[in-house]
Amino acid sequence: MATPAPAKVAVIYYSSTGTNAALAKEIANTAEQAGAEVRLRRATELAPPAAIESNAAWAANVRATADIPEAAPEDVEWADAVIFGSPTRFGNVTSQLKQFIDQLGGLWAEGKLADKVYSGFTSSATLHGGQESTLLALYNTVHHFGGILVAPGYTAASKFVDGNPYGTSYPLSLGASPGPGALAAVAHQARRAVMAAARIRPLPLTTRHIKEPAGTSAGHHAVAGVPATGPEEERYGYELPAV
Ligand SMILES: Cc1cc2nc3c(=O)[nH]c(=O)nc-3n(C[C@H](O)[C@H](O)[C@H](O)COP(=O)(O)O)c2cc1C
Repeated sequence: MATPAPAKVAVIYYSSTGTNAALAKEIANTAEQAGAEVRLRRATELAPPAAIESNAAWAANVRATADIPEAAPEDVEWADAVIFGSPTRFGNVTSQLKQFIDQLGGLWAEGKLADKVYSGFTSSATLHGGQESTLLALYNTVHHFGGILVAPGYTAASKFVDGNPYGTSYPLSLGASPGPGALAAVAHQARRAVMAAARIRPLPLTTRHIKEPAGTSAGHHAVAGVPATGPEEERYGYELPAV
């Protein structure tokens, strides 16, 4: 039997002061050790260089991670599993990561974001500072993608240490850098995403263009102002095998 191709994992994160960068690197290293092909990518900075330079920690992180390529939509298209990371800001995903995600509309319209594994991680200043709301806000988007959400749950001992079944989260109140507990939790999340991607990939879930009867999406077209394409409307959808 031919050896299956390795699962492709994209780790796409934003980090101002290095916490999420450290978590992202641990995920990337662990996924690689688990046999995956990995792309570690950072979301583009939106602030002007002067603002970054005026914050020593931010400037140091930008310099330390300058060799990590910026994320591009193609990285998501390429991946079987996408693991997103973002600091918690006001209980939500950072605008920097969201700016990247909002560039994925074209791939979404083609059905190319569906059927991939997605998972997320975050950090915050305080223990109850909104990590779970950040991850749940991130996961709203995964539902729109038609993605397969693989949260860690309490599937390893490390999850009873970081205590967050929604994804790995690290509160800076525990110390400036993620310690062994957070690194173990994030490594478990990486292995779980690789395992899920490897299992899901062979399933015949690939989206294809199919013809649907006229009027099937009339409501959608009316709302979106998109003209119907003819008597049959060509949209992405599934040709599921008989079970
Ligand atoms: C604008 C802003 C909003 C923030 N909002 C929160 C928050 O709601 N809860 C919290 O605990 N920390 C909050 N923080 C702290 C960040 O979560 C913390 O600095 C971040 O996790 C560090 O991640 P990084 O080192 O990867 O940039 C906020 C920070 C900024 C700059």
